[in-house]
Amino acid sequence: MVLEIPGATHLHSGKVRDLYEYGDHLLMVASDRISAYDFSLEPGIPDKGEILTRMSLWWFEQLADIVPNHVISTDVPEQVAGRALIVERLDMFPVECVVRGYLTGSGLADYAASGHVCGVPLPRGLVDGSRLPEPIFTPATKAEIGDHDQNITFDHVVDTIGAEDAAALRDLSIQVYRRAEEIARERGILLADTKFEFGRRPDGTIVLADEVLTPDSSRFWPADAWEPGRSQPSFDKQFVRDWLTSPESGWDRDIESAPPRLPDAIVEKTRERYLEAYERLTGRSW
Ligand SMILES: CCOC(=O)Cn1cc(-c2ncnc(N)c2C#N)cn1
Repeated sequence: MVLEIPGATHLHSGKVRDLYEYGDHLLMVASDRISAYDFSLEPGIPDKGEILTRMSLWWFEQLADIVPNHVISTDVPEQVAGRALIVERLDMFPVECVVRGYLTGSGLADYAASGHVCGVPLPRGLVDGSRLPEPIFTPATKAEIGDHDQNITFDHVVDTIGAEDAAALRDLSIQVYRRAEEIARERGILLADTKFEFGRRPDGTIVLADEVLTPDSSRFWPADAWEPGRSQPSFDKQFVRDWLTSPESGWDRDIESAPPRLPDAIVEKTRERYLEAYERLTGRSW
């Protein structure tokens, strides 16, 4: 929802976040909206925007020794207190830097069709949820509103931004993923895959931007429920998915109609999952 925020000019809205110009900087606002099956659902999940903003901030702190980030301040307008960040305006690379440690989703589909993901060959016999021998860089181009990102090869990234920057983004993405996956795994959460966005400062420094390592930019799986060979339960969205695909919701996913409003009980259980992910990862109580 585009808010009237003093000093801020709306730039761009995603499914669950909004970006504003804010003086020389940008204001990145996380809403309470939740998205599933490519729909923005109603109602929002209370505190989701704040929980994921705090989670992103915590990850930026954990990663500051290996990559600079775009966060300037949390001193944001009171209408968006706690769920927005003032960030440095960067020259963004037009590449969604996806890293996968496990095979699922569009990666699994590409693998099933070709034995490769984004041109990267994988061993035979992998199934949904298989852990990959090594994390792989599987870039994508930003899709138009409402469309899926398009998986591309590393060579396509080279053609787009040059070999040096393409290698730098790949290496940095994998390094950051490895660090985050280890931290999450120690806390019982499998970071199956994640999407980074990077920008460049005028001095050429590559900076980690956007949100990082939240359940909106990543697949979070509860480690104790991991079982390759079937789809894994989502740490945060499984209650929503199960209800939407149950007879109780009356929703038929195939006719592409908007899903019904979520019942209060599903909203509350989902809020508790976001809180649990935040507290387990950061060790901080809400
Ligand atoms: C509405 C949600 O979509 C986005 O925020 C994607 N996006 C990010 C930028 C960006 N542009 C310059 N500098 C930055 N630091 C950033 C960041 N983050 C533009 N679009």
